[in-house]
Amino acid sequence: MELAVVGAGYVGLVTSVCLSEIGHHVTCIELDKSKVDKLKKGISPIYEPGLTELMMKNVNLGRLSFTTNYLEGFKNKDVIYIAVGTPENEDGSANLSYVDDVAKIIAKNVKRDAIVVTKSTVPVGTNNRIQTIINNHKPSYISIEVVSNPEFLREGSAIYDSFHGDRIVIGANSEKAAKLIEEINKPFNIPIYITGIRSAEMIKYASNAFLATKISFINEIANICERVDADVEQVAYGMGLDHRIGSHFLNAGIGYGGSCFPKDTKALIQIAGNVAYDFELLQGVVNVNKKQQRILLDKLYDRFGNLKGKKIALLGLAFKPNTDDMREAPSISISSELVKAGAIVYAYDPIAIDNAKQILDSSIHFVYNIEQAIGGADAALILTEWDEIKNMDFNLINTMKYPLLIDGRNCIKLKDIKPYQIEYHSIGRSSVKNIKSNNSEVVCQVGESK
Ligand SMILES: NC(=O)C1=CN([C@@H]2O[C@H](COP(=O)(O)OP(=O)(O)OC[C@H]3O[C@@H](n4cnc5c(N)ncnc54)[C@H](O)[C@@H]3O)[C@@H](O)[C@H]2O)C=CC1
Ligand SMILES: O=C(O)[C@H]1O[C@H](OP(=O)(O)OP(=O)(O)OC[C@H]2O[C@@H](n3ccc(=O)[nH]c3=O)[C@H](O)[C@@H]2O)[C@H](O)[C@@H](O)[C@@H]1O
Repeated sequence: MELAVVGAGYVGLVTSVCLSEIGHHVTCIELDKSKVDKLKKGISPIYEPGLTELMMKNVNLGRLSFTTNYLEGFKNKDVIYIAVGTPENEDGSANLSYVDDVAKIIAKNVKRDAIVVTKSTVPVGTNNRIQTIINNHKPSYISIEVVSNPEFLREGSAIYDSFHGDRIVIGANSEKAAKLIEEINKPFNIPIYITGIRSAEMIKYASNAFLATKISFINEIANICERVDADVEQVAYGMGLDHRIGSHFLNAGIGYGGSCFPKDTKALIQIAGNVAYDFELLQGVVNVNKKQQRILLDKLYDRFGNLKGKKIALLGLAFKPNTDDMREAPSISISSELVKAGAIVYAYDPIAIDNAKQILDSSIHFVYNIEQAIGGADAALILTEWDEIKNMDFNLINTMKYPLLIDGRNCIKLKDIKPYQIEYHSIGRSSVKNIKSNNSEVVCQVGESK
């Protein structure tokens, strides 16, 4: 089928590439000329494993192209996807200005009947609003129907998720429109669930809110585990054996970040508030997450009292591994607090370093390997569990001024760290203190560990 996708961000670009991979002809339209220039040269503006290769394959097969021109992009298209951002307003609600703009642009530039599919995450009622905007601006002889098709991919595994997702949700007002979108998606071979438009919009927010709830829940359990000498990994594993609970999204750490959980949880609280419903549980999830992002700082203050002049190494800056995305990454609040406290901050990330430089404090020393980050440091904090970081050579710890490693992602196994001269803390697990004192005695304390 002939498809257009508006927006070449994490969702728009991945959607364009994957829809072309299953045989459709896709034109991806992006406002930002510098992104389109890169894409035309075969360079992806985002880091996403496997994306560039699949993109180039489909460009070379003549199934995928990029433009900044709407008239060209919409020409002869049966379906137009909206994949622009819906960032957070100051009050936590979703900013719909980009979506509204695209609705008007579609109405003014289409030359034939089409289906408009909303991939962007939008509050309940927004697809109706898009339909109204389009109806008010399109020529009367053209017919356009809006369909909701929320996206569930994760950054860092977006291509894999697009081909192995658990479900595709299609919310439509007419059976004809629903069937057309179902037809487009059939080659993905993923279960398709057709619903009403409002339910589809709600499924997206409820899913993200539920996953965020699991994370805040296990983080609180981890905090209690630390106090009662239990091990959160063992607890999460034991909980996850119950299929009603499930083992996913029970990794304790420094809280969720990213472009979606933080904004979508707050937007759902607003959606509830708009109908005079106080979503107390979700507000708790948001509050716990905010507190959890501070937990490594609390551990540092407990250890040093004062951080002035201490050299602190940050290992990993992106909000999760395998992405260059820094949006709402815990590293933002943690580094800012460290700088305020007078610490000398060294930061390393294998991929997100350039994006990090744009947004983190300019006094931070950005370095290009783990060695440079931790050499001479008073403490090192693991903020993102990149493979390179969790598999680091622990002998490097010897180059630190004091061998204090605080793992905010529980990504190092306690048994692997035990043989080293180190003081190691993590989240909801026992600490390892294995430091040679001056008279060469080894102090080794390991609690209930695996
Ligand atoms: N990032 C993710 O992993 C996921 C995001 N979503 C949702 O998908 C939507 C998009 O998110 P991202 O891709 O992360 O955003 P993004 O910010 O990475 O990309 C949005 C792109 O749209 C472009 N754009 C804005 N207005 C435009 C216009 N009028 N014409 C053409 N292009 C325009 C921007 O320049 C930008 O490149 C959001 O609603 C988000 O909540 C849903 C699932 C996963
Ligand atoms: O709407 C969205 O944008 C997307 O949001 C999340 O995807 P994403 O934010 O890319 O990444 P996740 O793997 O979900 O991780 C989000 C955050 O939670 C944290 N997390 C995740 C899992 C866990 O057990 N513990 C935990 O702290 C991660 O470190 C990360 O900071 C959802 O998983 C996707 O289904 C959804 O499409």
